[in-house]
Amino acid sequence: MKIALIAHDGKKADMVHFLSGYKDKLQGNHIALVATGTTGLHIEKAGFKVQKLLSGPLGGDAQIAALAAQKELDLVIFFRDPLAKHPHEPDVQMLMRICDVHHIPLATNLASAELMIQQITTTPTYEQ
Ligand SMILES: O=C(CO)COP(=O)(O)O
Repeated sequence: MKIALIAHDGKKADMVHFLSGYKDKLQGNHIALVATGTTGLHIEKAGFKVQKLLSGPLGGDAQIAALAAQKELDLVIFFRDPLAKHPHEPDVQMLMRICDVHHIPLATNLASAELMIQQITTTPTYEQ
């Protein structure tokens, strides 16, 4: 199972805090984490093993979308900052669209991420 993690700058602390609550479950061998570049750095510093792609504005969102299109992702957690402008907004929209096209679960805020991660980490197939 592979989970993609992305957070806009105003939400990176929220992402690290969120993941810290699931550290035990997320560090199992059957769950791989992949993230956009700067989000990945923050996650790594918090002690997680994570594959880092390009930074979002440099194509990281597009790389995550490509993984989703290839059905290589089981969940995308994307903490968007709805109060900030982003030069790569078309990439953000494209990523969300691709998730919808391919029926990839997409959590764009803390409340939905909590629900989805609890579900996915307690699904018997994925339990350690
Ligand atoms: O910009 C992002 C999402 O749109 C996230 O990119 P970074 O993780 O590199 O900051």
